Amino acid sequence: MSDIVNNGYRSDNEIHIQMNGGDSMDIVSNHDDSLVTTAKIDVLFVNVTKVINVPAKMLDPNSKEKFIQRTLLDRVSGQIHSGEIVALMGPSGSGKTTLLNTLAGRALTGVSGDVYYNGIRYKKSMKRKLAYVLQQDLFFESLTVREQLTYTALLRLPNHLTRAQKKDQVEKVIEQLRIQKCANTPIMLISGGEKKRCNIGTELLTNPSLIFLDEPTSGLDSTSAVALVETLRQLAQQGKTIITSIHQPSSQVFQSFDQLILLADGKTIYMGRPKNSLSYFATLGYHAPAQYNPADYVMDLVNQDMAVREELKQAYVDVKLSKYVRSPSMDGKQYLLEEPTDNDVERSTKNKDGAAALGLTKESKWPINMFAQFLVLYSRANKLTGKNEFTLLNIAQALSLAIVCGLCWLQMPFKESTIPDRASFVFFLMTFWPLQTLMKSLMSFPFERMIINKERASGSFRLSAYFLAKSASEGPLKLVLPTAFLLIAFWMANIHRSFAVFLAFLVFQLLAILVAESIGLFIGATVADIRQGMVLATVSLLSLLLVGGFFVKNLPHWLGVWAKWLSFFKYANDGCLRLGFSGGRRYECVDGTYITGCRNQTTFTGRDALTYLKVDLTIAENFLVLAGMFIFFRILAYISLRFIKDKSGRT
Ligand SMILES: Nc1ncnc2c1ncn2[C@@H]1O[C@H](COP(=O)(O)OP(=O)(O)OP(=O)(O)O)[C@@H](O)[C@H]1O
Repeated sequence: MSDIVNNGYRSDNEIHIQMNGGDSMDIVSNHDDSLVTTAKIDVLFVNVTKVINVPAKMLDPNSKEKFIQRTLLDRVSGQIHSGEIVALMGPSGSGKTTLLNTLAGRALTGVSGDVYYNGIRYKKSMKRKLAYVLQQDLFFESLTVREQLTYTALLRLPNHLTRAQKKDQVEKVIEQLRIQKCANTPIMLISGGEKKRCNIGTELLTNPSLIFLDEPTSGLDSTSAVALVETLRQLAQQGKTIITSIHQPSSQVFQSFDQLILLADGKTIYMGRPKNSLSYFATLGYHAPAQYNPADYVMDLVNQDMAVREELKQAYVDVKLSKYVRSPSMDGKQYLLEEPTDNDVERSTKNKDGAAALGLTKESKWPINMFAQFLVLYSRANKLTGKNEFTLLNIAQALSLAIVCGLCWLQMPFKESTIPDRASFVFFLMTFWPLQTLMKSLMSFPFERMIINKERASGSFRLSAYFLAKSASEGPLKLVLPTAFLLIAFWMANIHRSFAVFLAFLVFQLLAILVAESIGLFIGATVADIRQGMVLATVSLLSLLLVGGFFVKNLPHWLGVWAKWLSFFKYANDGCLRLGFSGGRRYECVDGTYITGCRNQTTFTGRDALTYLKVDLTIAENFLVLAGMFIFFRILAYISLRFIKDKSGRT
């Protein structure tokens, strides 16, 4: 038992007892067994093939066809036992990631063949036993390592664990991956190796049994790579099954794998112990020079000319079927691991213990309920927005611009001559913040979306919980700086003497910002390419400004009669103009340039100014339309996020 207490994982015996013994089972169930036991998973895959339809023009610009079929994996078979680390190697584009995805039950379109975990075909309920460490370390980088792990633990560990237990698990993972030193450092400041550990740590929190890693050592120096593989080895020793693609391992790393699957053009060309690979290729007549890193030699071999590659592909099939034996001593088959036979499949599918070890229960689809998801995501979004919004730079920008603005429109007298300046103040206010917010949300959202997709791929939370939390938390925080801005500029410019009007002004400014943010989110969620998004945003924003009648006072009738109603700038602007000229104040006439009545009277009312400025709707109407637009674009953004697939197009 001390073992469990010390490192959080049970020994093999205890797992066995847990599966078969009555009393021990009770003992285990009193504990939080999902975190302390590692269900052992053997993976068996038979004739895994993946064919996709590629737009013909992608392969041959002159093709008359619409699509051409491309085989990314061709009858790949193998067996991986729990506690093993298996390396997938092969030239770039050989299908490593595709195989990894297929074995992990991801991107299954066009896949045929069978994959079994302990004799059971992949089911969604197995998701929580698996972890997938993506090649890219995708995080909200302003969070610290500990924050990142804590939020993930709160989201992904099941409801029945207390907050303290979840935090405990975070500390265990930090210790296990030896990232204590950088635990409180923002992720953007930690090294590549630490980032990779943090990435792996995020996936280890749920104590998965089967871990897939896509090129975990890429970008790491050899010492960090060795250290990382050492960590993987320790995980494997706990009974976890580890499958990793890898590009150019050092000799030491290469030798440390239990199994090597070498692919070329989606076909297996070697499957066996890494240490036997050179002997195998020697039986085919390819001898590695002495002192050569075997991994480099193997990769050089498959990267050689096409003829050699074709020969190696064919040789694997022939050797496997014993059709290729140069001499008894040169029989390559002895170096290959057996591919699973029908008997193996049958044995594994009939093994009830294997299925029981998977511990699949009828758990709910989500680890925690929607409200709990909302609360965690709300807290995370709050923290992120706080960190991203309240930077010294942003605060300095808001305050200095407010002062410049206040100085430019300084203490405008309530006179006829200030009507255009009052209108331009409102215009500036109602365009600057919304434009800035829209561009920011447009730029940041596609990246955020990648992180959310990654988190959701592991079944962490509902999209609706994320979206509600994001909307609820970001709204108020994003409004703090514009409020500070208005607080300074409004009074310096002498827009109105009433505090109530100031507050109403603020509401319009904030609503305009929220509408703009929603449009930014909508474009960001709809358009895959950020450059297209920028073009779309620029065109739509400038069009909305133009048709809003801010620059062209006499729009062609056929255009002006309807298009101006689309412009959210117009509603924000008109609402604020009405507020600015509200109240019973009388303004001083100057020369009647703007107010015709001023040619024969000395004062005029706010209503006269509004007539001159052609303000259409009432304050309440402008408010309602803006609020409606906010809701409309938020819903559109959600729908886009939900239904428009990320077109990164990976297999
Ligand atoms: N959606 C897709 N459309 C067209 N081709 C695709 C698509 N997805 C993957 N491929 C192709 O499938 C092949 C295998 O891709 P995969 O990512 O599995 O290779 P890999 O061995 O992991 O490569 P790398 O080492 O460069 O990451 C590549 O040639 C890739 O271009």
